[in-house]
Amino acid sequence: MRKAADLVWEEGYQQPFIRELGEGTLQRERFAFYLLQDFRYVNDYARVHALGLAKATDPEIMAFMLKVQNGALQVETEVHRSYLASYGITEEQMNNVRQSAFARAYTSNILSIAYGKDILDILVAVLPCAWVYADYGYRLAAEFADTLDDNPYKSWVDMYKTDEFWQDSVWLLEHIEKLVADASEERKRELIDIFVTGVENEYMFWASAYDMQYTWKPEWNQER
Ligand SMILES: Cc1ncc(CN)c(N)n1
Repeated sequence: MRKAADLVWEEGYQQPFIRELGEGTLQRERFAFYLLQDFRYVNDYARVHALGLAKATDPEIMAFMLKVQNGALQVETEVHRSYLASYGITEEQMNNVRQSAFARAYTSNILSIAYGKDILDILVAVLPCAWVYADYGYRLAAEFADTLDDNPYKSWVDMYKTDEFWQDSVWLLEHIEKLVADASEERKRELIDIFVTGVENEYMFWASAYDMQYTWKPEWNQER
């Protein structure tokens, strides 16, 4: 699965948003755009886990879904709140943000999987969210270790480089591997497609935030 996504995974780490975040040179407006979209995303990400919990029969999977849901709502969004408050953005603005086309594409995709598909599809759909962030978080922390203390985005990197985020990916991988052991080749291909689409969506989420892009063409970008 990881191999199938390798090209976009590596390009994702090299894209301007991530490079400048690591260097600490990313324009605040771009980061705020990203955080506002991501605040909304993380709420829906918690909803996906709630739906996963409702569909799971294995108590271990249920407990994991509950844990991630709580972490998203209570820990992850605290970093968003703290940055956005320091930029003078109110809670009301955070709750009423206009969703970008790219954020909507990603969110709609994982929500439709959560509503319509099996628990295995849901686990695969959330894997890029956990794994890409943990991987980039670790790599950024290592690559920019010498300058991170002076980087305004240090708290963001610190959150995703944690062992806990990494362990969530390990947990997902182990459980997915067990569940796919007897799957047909066709089913495996379906799951790989869900995974690679997720990694592509992660890429576009950052790329569109870097361009502060709400919609496909700038001339369509009217107030709504
Ligand atoms: C778009 C996106 N993907 C993943 C994560 C990490 N939970 C996030 N905060 N935002």
